Formats: sequence, C-alpha cells, structure tokens
Amino acid sequence: MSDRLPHEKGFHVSWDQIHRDARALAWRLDGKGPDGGAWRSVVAITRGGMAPAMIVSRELDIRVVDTISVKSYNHQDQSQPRVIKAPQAEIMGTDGEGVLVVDDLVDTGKTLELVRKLYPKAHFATVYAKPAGRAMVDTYITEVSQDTWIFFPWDMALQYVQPYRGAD
Ligand SMILES: O=P(O)(O)OC[C@H]1O[C@H](OP(=O)(O)OP(=O)(O)O)[C@H](O)[C@@H]1O
Ligand code: HPA
Ligand SMILES: [Mg+2]
Repeated sequence: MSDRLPHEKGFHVSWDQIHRDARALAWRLDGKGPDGGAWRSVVAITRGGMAPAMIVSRELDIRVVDTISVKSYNHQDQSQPRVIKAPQAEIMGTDGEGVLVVDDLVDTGKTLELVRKLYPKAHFATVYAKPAGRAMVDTYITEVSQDTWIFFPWDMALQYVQPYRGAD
C-alpha cells in the first residue's frame, strides 16, 4: 500500500502538450553543455522519459541516446527505486559529465536522487516537476502542486462521455 497522500487533482497532458513542453525543454538546454557547448549524449529514464528524450535529442541533433531503467511505481503506489538496466559505461564516463538525463517528471525526487548518486556531473532535466523533487532537477518546464497526479497521453485513451444534460 502507498503511504502517500491521495492526489486531489489531475493534470491531463495531451500528446500535443507534451510535444510542446519537451521542445521548450530542449530549447532551454541548447548550448548549456560543458563550457557552454553541446551535450555529448542523452539518456532517458525509462519508460516515461523516452518520449521527451526522443524530442529533446531530435531538437538538439544529438544522435547518441541511451536508457537507464529505474522502477519505482506500481500505478500510484511508490516503492524503493532500483536500477534494473544501466546505460553503457562509455557513454556515461566516470561521472556523467556532458550527459543530459531526461525524465517526464520529478515527483518525490527519489528516482533522480538514485541516478544523481551514480552520475553526479550529469545534467538532470524533466518536463514537469512537483515541489518535493524540485531540488533534484537542474532544468524543468512546468511545476504542478504535490497533490496533483499527472496523466500522460501514453496512459490514456479516448472514451465516450455523457453530455452535460445527459440521460439519467
Ligand atoms: O520523483 P519520483 O517520486 O521518484 O517519481 C518520478 C518517476 O516516477 C515515474 O516513473 P515510474 O517509476 O512510474 O516508471 P515508468 O516511467 O516506467 O512509468 C516517472 O516517470 C518518474 O520516472
Ligand atoms: O504524477 C505522476 N504521474 C505519472 N507518473 C508518476 N510517477 C510519479 N508521479 C507521477
Ligand atoms: Mg519513470
């Protein structure tokens, strides 16, 4: 069971919105690599970071892209995060310098805390951030409150809704 507060609000993100926000993230990161230069590579935190990382790497013309798989949630219940797949050692170097690590969001910050410990000189970027995890992320686009659950388009489907003046 989760020991987290229930999420009172929902923030529903469309494909169009995440595309715009991930592009904005890329533009903000442009030319901010080591010594004001380019980033060497992009590493997506799977699975949620993969779509934003694809958009960021496309915008910044970065062809070296890898993944790190961190598992921490089952639906809205959180457990201790653990690395279940590491990126290539030669991409990360000794400390991650020049590597852009991208995720869809930071919530409690536990996922990024773990990855930061492994690669302390990498740059950590997320599209969305909640206050509890903000200190763990170097660059983000939009902040939402801690009691908001963000619903991503890959977890959603279109479905019928009753009209406002619907049948009983
Ligand atoms: O800041 P935290 O509290 O650690 O939470 C943020 C992480 O949780 C979600 O991933 P999840 O572990 O659910 O896996 P997924 O990306 O495969 O959905 C999300 O994509 C972030 O990676
Ligand atoms: O608000 C969220 N939305 C989707 N996945 C998440 N993983 C942690 N927090 C969230
Ligand atoms: Mg994730």
